Amino acid sequence: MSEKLRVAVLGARGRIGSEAVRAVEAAEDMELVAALGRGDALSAVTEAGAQVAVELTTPGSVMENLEFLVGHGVHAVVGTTGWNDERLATLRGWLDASPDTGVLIAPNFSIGAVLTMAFAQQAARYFESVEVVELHHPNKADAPSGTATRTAQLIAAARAEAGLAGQPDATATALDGARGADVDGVPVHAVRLRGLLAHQEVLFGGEGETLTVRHDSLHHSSFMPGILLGARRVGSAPGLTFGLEHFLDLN
Ligand SMILES: NC(=O)C1=CN([C@@H]2O[C@H](COP(=O)(O)OP(=O)(O)OC[C@H]3O[C@@H](n4cnc5c(N)ncnc54)[C@H](OP(=O)(O)O)[C@@H]3O)[C@@H](O)[C@H]2O)C=CC1
Ligand SMILES: O=C(O)C1=N[C@H](C(=O)O)C[C@H](O)C1
Repeated sequence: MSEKLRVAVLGARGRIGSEAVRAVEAAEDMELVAALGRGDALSAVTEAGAQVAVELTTPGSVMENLEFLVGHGVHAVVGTTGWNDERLATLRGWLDASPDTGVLIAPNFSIGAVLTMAFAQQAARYFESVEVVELHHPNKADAPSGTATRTAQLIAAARAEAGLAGQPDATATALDGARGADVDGVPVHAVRLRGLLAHQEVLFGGEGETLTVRHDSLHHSSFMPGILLGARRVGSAPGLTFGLEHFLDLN
C-alpha cells in the first residue's frame, strides 16, 4: 500500500472539527498527525510533517492559520466561513508566493448542499422571484451562513447572465430585517432554532407556480465524505479552489 496522507485538523475540539478528527482516523489512506485547538502552536503542523491541514475554526482565526499553512507549503481544506472578496484576494496573494500549494474552500462539504447550490443556479434563470432561507443550530456564530451567501451569489450571477431584472416586491414599509439580508439582490433569511443542525430552502416563484429546493444536514457526518475527498484532491490542485463542486463530476 502507498504511504498514508499525513493530515492535521485545526479546530479539532469543535463541533465539526471533532467529527473530522474521527473521520481522518478512520480513513485507511490517512494518518492524523496533529489535532490542534485554540492556543496550540501552529508549528505542531509542520513538526508533525502534515501534508494537508483541515481548517475548521472560526472566521477570526482562519486567516492567520492559512497564512502559516500556505507559507509552509501545507495544502489546506477549509470549511470555516467568513469569506469576502478582500479575504480571498489576500489568500490569493499568499498562494501566488507559494505556487505549488493548494487550498480548497468549501462553503459546504455535504453532497446534498453542493447539489442544492447547483440546482438553484440552474433554476435561477427561469423564475421571477427567489429567496433563500437558511436554518441552523443556535450556537452558530455567523449569519447568514456561508452556504446561503454562496447560493445567493450563484443565483444572482445566473439571473444577471440571463438578463433578469430586479425582483417584484411592493414592500413600502418594513421592520429592520423583516425582508432578510440582501446578498447581491437576493433576500436571505436566517433562522436559529434549538434542535436544528444545518438546513436550507431556496424558494423560486413564477407566474402560477413555485419551486422549492430544500436540503437538510441531520448530522455532522454529512460533511465528512466531502472533507476526506478534499484532503485527497487538494494537493494536486495548486492555487485556490472555491467550492467542492470542482472536485466532483456533477455533469
Ligand atoms: N463547510 C462546511 O461544510 C461546514 C462549515 N462549518 C463551519 O466551520 C466553522 C466551525 O464550526 P463549528 O465546529 O460548528 O464551530 P465550533 O465553535 O464548535 O468549533 C470551532 C473550534 O475552533 C477552535 N478554534 C478557534 N480558533 C482556533 C485556532 N486558532 N486554532 C485551532 N482551533 C481554533 C475553537 O476553540 P474555542 O471553542 O476555544 O474558541 C472551537 O473548538 C464555522 O465557520 C462553521 O460555519 C461547519 C460545518 C460544516
Ligand atoms: O456552522 C455550521 O453549522 C455550518 N456552517 C456552514 C455554513 O455557514 O454554511 C455549513 C453548514 O451550513 C453548517
